[in-house]
Amino acid sequence: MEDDYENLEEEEEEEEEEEEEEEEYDSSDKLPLGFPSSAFTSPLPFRSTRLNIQRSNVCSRAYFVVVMVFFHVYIVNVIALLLYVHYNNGPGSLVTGDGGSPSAPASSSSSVTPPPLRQHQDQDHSQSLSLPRIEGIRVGHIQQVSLVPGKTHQMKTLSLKPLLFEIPGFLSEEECRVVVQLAQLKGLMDSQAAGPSAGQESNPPLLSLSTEEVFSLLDLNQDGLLQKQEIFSHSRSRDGTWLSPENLRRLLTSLETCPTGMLTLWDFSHVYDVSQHPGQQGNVKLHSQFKQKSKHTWLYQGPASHHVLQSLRNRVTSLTRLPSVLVELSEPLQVLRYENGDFSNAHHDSSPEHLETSCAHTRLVGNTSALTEVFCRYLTVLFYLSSLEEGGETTFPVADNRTYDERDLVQDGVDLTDTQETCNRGNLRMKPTAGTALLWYNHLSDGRGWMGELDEYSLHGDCPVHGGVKWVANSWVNVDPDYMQQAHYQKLVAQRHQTTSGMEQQIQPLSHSELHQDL
Ligand SMILES: O=C(O)CCC(=O)C(=O)O
Ligand SMILES: [Fe+2]
Repeated sequence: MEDDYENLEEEEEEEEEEEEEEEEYDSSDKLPLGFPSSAFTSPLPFRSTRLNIQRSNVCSRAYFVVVMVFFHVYIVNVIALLLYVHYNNGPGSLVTGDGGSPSAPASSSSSVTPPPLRQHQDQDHSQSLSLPRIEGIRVGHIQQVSLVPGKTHQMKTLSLKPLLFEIPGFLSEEECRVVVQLAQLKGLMDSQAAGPSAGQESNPPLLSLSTEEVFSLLDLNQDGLLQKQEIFSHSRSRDGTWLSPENLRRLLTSLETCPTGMLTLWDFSHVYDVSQHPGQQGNVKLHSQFKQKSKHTWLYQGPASHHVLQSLRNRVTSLTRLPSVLVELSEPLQVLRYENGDFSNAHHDSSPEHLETSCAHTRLVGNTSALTEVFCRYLTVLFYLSSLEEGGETTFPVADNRTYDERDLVQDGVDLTDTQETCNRGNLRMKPTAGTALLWYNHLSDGRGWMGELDEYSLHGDCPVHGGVKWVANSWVNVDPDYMQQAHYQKLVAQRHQTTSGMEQQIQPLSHSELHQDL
């Protein structure tokens, strides 16, 4: 054993001597064979140079392998990220599903293509018809989109809540002029819900309703109880004849304190202020019943319509990357004209989904027992057809707010939905510039590729026009939040198309424009 210890000690001494020799060798600045020269070029003092040698000795091969593995993983990650960005935010020419080709001539994409529904009807909708969504990335992000052959447009993210984009030069000056002239030729009518503008006498009430009658009207399913969604379904109705903000606040506060989460007629009659009923103004100022003052008309965009209108619809398909059939079966183009002092209070273009409501565009296959028919508009593309120096901005009062609460819209006498009073307080305002388009999503995604809940942040309005005439057009894409309902509707349209295709060419397929009651 002692011998062993002695041997060990001797060996250690020898090793130390060798190391000292190495150190001397190193200090002579000559490179031993087999070591990379970089390990010896360190300007560090003697001691640290020696440490480099030891590390290189121990790690060189393993270190190299590890570095190479990390390097490859990094490269693969970068490539995957680039592919992801390309396919999700790529140019508008990347159309998924059965989307129409942007470069296709208007006439070729004008016929309604039956959607691939039959074979997928009983499957999860994520596997068949799905709704692509443009990524916003971040506010200020600019992406190139290809909408017409030989030209690219820039699309800028204006907000993430709602997902809102601006596309300058979407229409040429000439196209703006054509759309305005077509609207004039068709004739414009007063927009619904045209309320009294500031200083004007309000219309006398058509009916005076008792509290019981109001309760019964709000109680959509007639179960004798008011649920939260029943109250919300009327709170921002565009006709402005349901609940004032004050009554809405009272009802919601009462609901919160109510253990069942529902209001009985007794609860209701204690909080509902009949003096705040529209038309029963009393001494209380009505803040935000929906008011709008403008004129509008509808322009059909299908086969045999003006080529500018067809081209605009094709561009909307390319921009949104939605299946072309969805765009083709949507509402016609709505053109609006605002004169001096005209405006529109903040509103949502679409509606929340409820059991008691059904979408107007799928009414043919809809729930016949639904009491209320609502517009289901997945997204809005708004075209500015004229420029204004002052006033007439489109305002998004709560865009990119941290939180959204309906009750926060009306505070201390300030009603953010009242564009006549509070336009300059909106979070985001867009000045009308002829040719620019705005695109925003009125609904969130359901996470499975279909339309989800109403995006409350999509609240928007039109500030009063001061001088000049404002012309805009709305291109809405209608989608039923009930996937099967939308699928049935499209199947029905496709069947009609098949039965009529053997007949005279002049007979057009059934489309939403033929169903639209405003036409
Ligand atoms: O005119 C605007 O700027 C907005 C119009 C609008 O929101 C609408 O017509 O629904
Ligand atoms: Fe709107």
